[in-house]
Formats: sequence, structure tokens, C-alpha cells
Amino acid sequence: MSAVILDRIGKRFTGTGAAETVFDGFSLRVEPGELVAVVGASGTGKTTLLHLVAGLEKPDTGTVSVNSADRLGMVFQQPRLLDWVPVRKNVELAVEAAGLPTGGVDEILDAVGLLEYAGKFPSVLSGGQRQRVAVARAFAVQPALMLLDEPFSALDEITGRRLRLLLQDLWLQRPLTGLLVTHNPAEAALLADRVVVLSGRPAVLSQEYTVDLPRPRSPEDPALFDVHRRIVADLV
Ligand SMILES: Nc1ncnc2c1ncn2[C@@H]1O[C@H](COP(=O)(O)OP(=O)(O)OP(=O)(O)O)[C@@H](O)[C@H]1O
Repeated sequence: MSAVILDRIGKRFTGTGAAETVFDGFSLRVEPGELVAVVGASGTGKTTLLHLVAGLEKPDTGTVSVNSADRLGMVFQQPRLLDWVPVRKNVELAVEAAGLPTGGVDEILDAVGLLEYAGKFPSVLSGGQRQRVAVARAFAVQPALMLLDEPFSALDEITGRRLRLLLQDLWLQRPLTGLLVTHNPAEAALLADRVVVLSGRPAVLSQEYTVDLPRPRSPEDPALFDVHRRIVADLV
């Protein structure tokens, strides 16, 4: 049984301008334990796809089936922390909302290198540290499915690189099923088991790459660069 099944979905937005048919008969499956990266030009429907999986949007036609949809971990481009509560409490609140005991929160804060900041307010943290809290919060709810929407694209290159490697480490220690939306072909190649390329309007799955390289992976691995290069060629 697949962890996520999008089966011939249609999705049309009737907003301010002309109606937008973002999906028309679009299908995608994510298998248990698989991390699928979704890349594609701006406006192709990547975030809409994540919203459909998260249940934040409903398809007009077709079906979205998510195994254990009740336990989602989500990381967005912005950390979306509660600025008026300390770091540890930010994570604890999410854990409590998921109905879990908060005993493991310090362990995950330690894993993201922020245990010493547990009692501090998010406002004293750097952008990269705040995003680490967001990553810790997402893992702390022990999600059945992790949804990542451009999680590192608001960070500078070096901080983004560190966080990608951190995510890879966390994923190795706590294997999950996930969908990663990214503009960054190198990030997709580094982190994903499979990269799907969306293009066109309505969006179609125009290419698909299986990244069959052992982990931990290094951003310097020439084999990864080869995948990266092929994805870039699809996007330009
Ligand atoms: N709630 C909405 N109401 C109206 N139109 C929407 C809505 N959400 C998305 N759209 C439209 O659907 C299309 C796909 O948007 P979406 O955000 O999914 O694309 P994307 O691939 O994630 O883009 P980007 O890479 O720029 O974030 C866009 O044309 C957008 O304007």
C-alpha cells in the first residue's frame, strides 16, 4: 500500500484573473519510506500538490489518499515559530498537540544542535537556528509523513547546506516517508530517493529520476552532480 496516492486529480483555481487549471488528471504515488522531491518552474503547482496531500486543499476531481494523515510533520520556507514562547516550548506545544509525551523534546533539540538555546526565545536566534527549531518540531511529532515546502530556500548558501546535511542525518536516524518541494535541483538530488519534475499548465510529471546512491551522501559527489545536471536541463 502506497503512503500517498494522488489519483487522477483535477484542481482549478478561480481567483482574481483567468481561471487556472493547475492539475487535470494528475497522478503520483509515494511509497512507504520514500523521500520524493518535487521540482518544477514557479507556478506549476508544487505547493498546491503539498496542500492537497496535507488536506489543506481539496481536489475538484480524483482522490488523494494518505496513509496515517493524522500525523504530519511540516517544514515551510519560513520557520513559523511562536515568538512569545521559548524554543523548547515551541516544540513541546506541537508534541502535545499530537497527543505525545514531551519527554523526547530535549533529545531532538540536541540533535539539531540547539539544546543550549532551549530556554531562549526565537527572537534571539539566527535564521538558520530558527529553521533548525522548525525541523526539530517537525521530527518531534514522529510524523507518519513529512512535508517540506522549500525548507531551506530562505537561508544563505552555507547555512542551507548545513541544514540539508542535518536533515539527511536526522532522516537516517529516524527514517520517514516524505515529500520535498524545492526549486533547488542540487537539494533534490542530495536528499531524495526519487525526483519528479512538474511542468506545464495543467501540470504533468514530465521527468522522473531515481537517485539510487547510498547515504550519507556528499554534496560534492560527482554522481549527484550528474543527476543535478539532468534536472537542470529539464527545467531550463
Ligand atoms: N488559493 C489559490 N487561489 C488562486 N490561485 C491559486 C491558489 N493557490 C495557487 N494558485 C495558483 O495556482 C498556480 C500554482 O501555484 P503553486 O503555489 O502551487 O505553484 P508552485 O509551483 O508552488 O510555485 P512557486 O514555485 O512559485 O512557489 C499558480 O498559478 C497560483 O497562482
